[in-house]
Amino acid sequence: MLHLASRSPRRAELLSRLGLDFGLLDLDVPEQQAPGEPAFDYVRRVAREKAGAGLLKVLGAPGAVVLGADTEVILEDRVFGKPADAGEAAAMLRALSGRTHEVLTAVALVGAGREAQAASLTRVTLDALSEADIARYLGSGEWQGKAGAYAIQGRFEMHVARLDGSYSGVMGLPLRDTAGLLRQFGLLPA
Ligand SMILES: Cc1cn([C@H]2C[C@H](O)[C@@H](COP(=O)(O)OP(=O)(O)OP(=O)(O)O)O2)c(=O)[nH]c1=O
Repeated sequence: MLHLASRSPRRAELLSRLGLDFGLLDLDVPEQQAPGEPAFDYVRRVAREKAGAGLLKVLGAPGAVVLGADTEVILEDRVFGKPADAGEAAAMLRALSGRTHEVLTAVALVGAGREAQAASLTRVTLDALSEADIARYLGSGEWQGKAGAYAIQGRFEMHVARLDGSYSGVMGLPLRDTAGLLRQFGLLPA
């Protein structure tokens, strides 16, 4: 049985598009980048920790497989996770305005004695955002709980000039990479 270790409704919605049955595990894994830890290592580690924590919850169940994922927005050497408040969200949006950043999503699939990982990198270029654009977007509340303080699947897409990579990866679960992992575990036909 497949389980999704995530509180994100987007991840559940995306995973359901692959046509599999799965259960949901509610977990709270701390997300804290270690000093000097490269962004790529950090995102992969957190995805693995989410899946691993989920597996601990279902270890009794034979054949249990758990999927965890983590998404961060990377601007040069800065990593933007979920903003704590509107002030932090505004600062992230100002930094991202008119520039190209990367959205990195790592996915981990773990079962008893088995583990596989994938990572998806998408380059996103934003139009220049005015202070009025930012204020209006903050007022929508859509930034809450989103890495980099925006959700491409909502009204923010009007500011996206270019996307090179995986749209579902930006939303939190890259479907092509996820399907590849599920095939490795025999959960999707090869
Ligand atoms: C950039 C971007 C991020 N996001 C979301 C995806 C993730 O849910 C979130 C990043 O936070 P994550 O820590 O990756 O995930 P989460 O805390 O929401 O869920 P969980 O750990 O329980 O699985 O940002 C969007 O929905 N749209 C976007 O355009």
